Amino acid sequence: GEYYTYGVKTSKPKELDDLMEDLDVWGLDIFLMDELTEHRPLTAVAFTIFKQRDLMNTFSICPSTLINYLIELEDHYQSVPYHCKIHAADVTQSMHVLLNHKALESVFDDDEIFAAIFSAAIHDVDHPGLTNQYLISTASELAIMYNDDSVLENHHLAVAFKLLQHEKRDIFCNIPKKKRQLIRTMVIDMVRATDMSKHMSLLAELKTMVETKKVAGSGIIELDSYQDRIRVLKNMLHCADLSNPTKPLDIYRKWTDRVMNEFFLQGDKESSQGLEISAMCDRHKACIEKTQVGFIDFIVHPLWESWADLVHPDAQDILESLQRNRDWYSEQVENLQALDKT
Ligand SMILES: COc1ccc(-c2ccn(C[C@@H](O)CN3CCOCC3)n2)cc1OC1CCCC1
Repeated sequence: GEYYTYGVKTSKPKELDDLMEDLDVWGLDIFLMDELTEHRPLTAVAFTIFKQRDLMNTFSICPSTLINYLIELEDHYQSVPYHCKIHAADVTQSMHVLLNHKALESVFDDDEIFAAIFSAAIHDVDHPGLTNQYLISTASELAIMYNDDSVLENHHLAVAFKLLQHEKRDIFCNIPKKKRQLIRTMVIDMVRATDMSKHMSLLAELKTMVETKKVAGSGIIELDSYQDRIRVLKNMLHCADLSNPTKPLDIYRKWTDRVMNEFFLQGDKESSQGLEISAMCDRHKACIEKTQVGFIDFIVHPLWESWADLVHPDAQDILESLQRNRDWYSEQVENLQALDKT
């Protein structure tokens, strides 16, 4: 029929088969996924992960209902440079890989795995390419709606759950009411935790978990309360959301171009509205390489270092990739400084 094995059409079935071999590999080329799926990377990635993890059988989800929901969800990602459907597909695939860490083997149950993959898929839906701070300082409709509190994160959740309210798209329809409520609670907790204003407290919680980590003989982590389990899942999604600098350099650099593009477009808006241009949003003043080194040193590395401690030794290669990329951007800064001296 029209839909191919991965829930989407493709004119290059062989290449897509080959690419899907890397679905559980850190560094899968998600931009190639966007091309091979004719710009349905989120539907293809999420559908295939649901299939691989047998979630449609576990939760009695009919494949066409899942496809209908994923296509509608994907169509509600705006065509902004960074927070678009390719980012959602990237974070979903990254989450799928993190869930496969040896140290987390058989730690999470089906409800938690379903909630984690679903959260990644929906976590930025209908993102306008503007920051919470911008929406708040311009008294936008969204800021009024959510009283300046995690404005975007609350909006992404509301949009995602609203799309379920159609019988052809309700992937939760065969899940018992109590379980549906538990999954909804976990999804809300995880997506709200992607708000950068929560970063420092989330990292502090992760560090405490590392210090008090209980490990079975096998190296598998023991998590015996909802609070501990959701803490790990919230940090996992936050790590996946801030994983660009840990990916292969060519992929990371494409994300840097996109995020700077999105920030500069916001800066252009602020400038045309006579507002003060936000940090890192001024295309005439930003130093892209220097801000990436700062982003890694102050945000990304501290987070991934703690994550790597928690799941030691499973994330060592990810940490090494981050270090190499930090060194590359730092060299670019030195080269640019040398240029200034000529
Ligand atoms: C490749 O570079 C970046 C990649 C990602 C990010 C980045 C920042 C915050 N986030 C996470 C939010 O998007 C959280 N969202 C918000 C809206 O609600 C949902 C959850 N991601 C920043 C990056 O670079 C910085 C920006 C300029 C230099 C440093």
